[in-house]
Amino acid sequence: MVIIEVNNNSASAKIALQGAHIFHYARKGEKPLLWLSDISDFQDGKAIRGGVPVCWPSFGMNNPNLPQHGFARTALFEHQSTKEIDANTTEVILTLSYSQETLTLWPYKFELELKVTVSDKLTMELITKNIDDKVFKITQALHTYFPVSHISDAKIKGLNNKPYLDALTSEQLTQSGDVIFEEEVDRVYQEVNSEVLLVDRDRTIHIQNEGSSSVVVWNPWIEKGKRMSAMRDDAYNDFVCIESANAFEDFRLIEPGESHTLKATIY
Ligand SMILES: O=P(O)(O)OC[C@H]1O[C@H](O)[C@H](O)[C@@H](O)[C@@H]1O
Repeated sequence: MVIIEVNNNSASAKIALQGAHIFHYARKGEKPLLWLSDISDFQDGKAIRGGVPVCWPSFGMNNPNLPQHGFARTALFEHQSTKEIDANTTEVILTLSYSQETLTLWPYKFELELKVTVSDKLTMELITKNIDDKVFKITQALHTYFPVSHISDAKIKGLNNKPYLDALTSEQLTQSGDVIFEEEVDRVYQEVNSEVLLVDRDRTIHIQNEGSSSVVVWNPWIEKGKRMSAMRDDAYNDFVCIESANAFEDFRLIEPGESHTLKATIY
């Protein structure tokens, strides 16, 4: 698998061309900000378990005609450029264009770009351009896996009073207080227009999204954790996914010639 490595004065990162998949990011002298399964496959055609899978042009099974989370996370992107903005900042641009294969799965001409900026923050901009002559609909996510010291120590702040879809029961509910983890959690928070914080025992991670009002919070817990591919049975203790999304009712319609940017900044 082809991997791009970034190393500057403020941070390091590793990005696989397959899926434009960032699977490592750490500020100098600090623990990684992304979780990666220690038994993840780095095999062509299989999504890496951890880091930031790019779910596109469908989140989950939002488009039932596509594979779960769409096709981008296992597609081979092209490396357009790596630019040293300054000694602390590196910008990497990866792109994916329509092909005969994608047109068979999803009949639209598109250009997809992931712009990754590695500095004391990790910034990801997922830009969808419609180069077809008909409108298309996307749902998507930057499906970030964050490491936690232990799942029982993790708290998510910034979602209090937000409506959410409980994907396990299909109920529409309202969050009360911080999100904590005592069972399987698979929720699509809506109307999220401000920062979300992952508060752990010894650090707080900030997640800021633009072009998105949905945030997916997921931890598979014990039973689903055992069924997940490419992770250990007890790995659910070690991570939480907080996904910067355009999911379900937060889908985007993109007109011919138009584009949409989903941006997530984490630090
Ligand atoms: O196993 P994957 O296809 O990578 O999906 C992993 C998870 O992604 C999202 O968070 C969904 O909300 C979950 O329902 C799903 O289990």
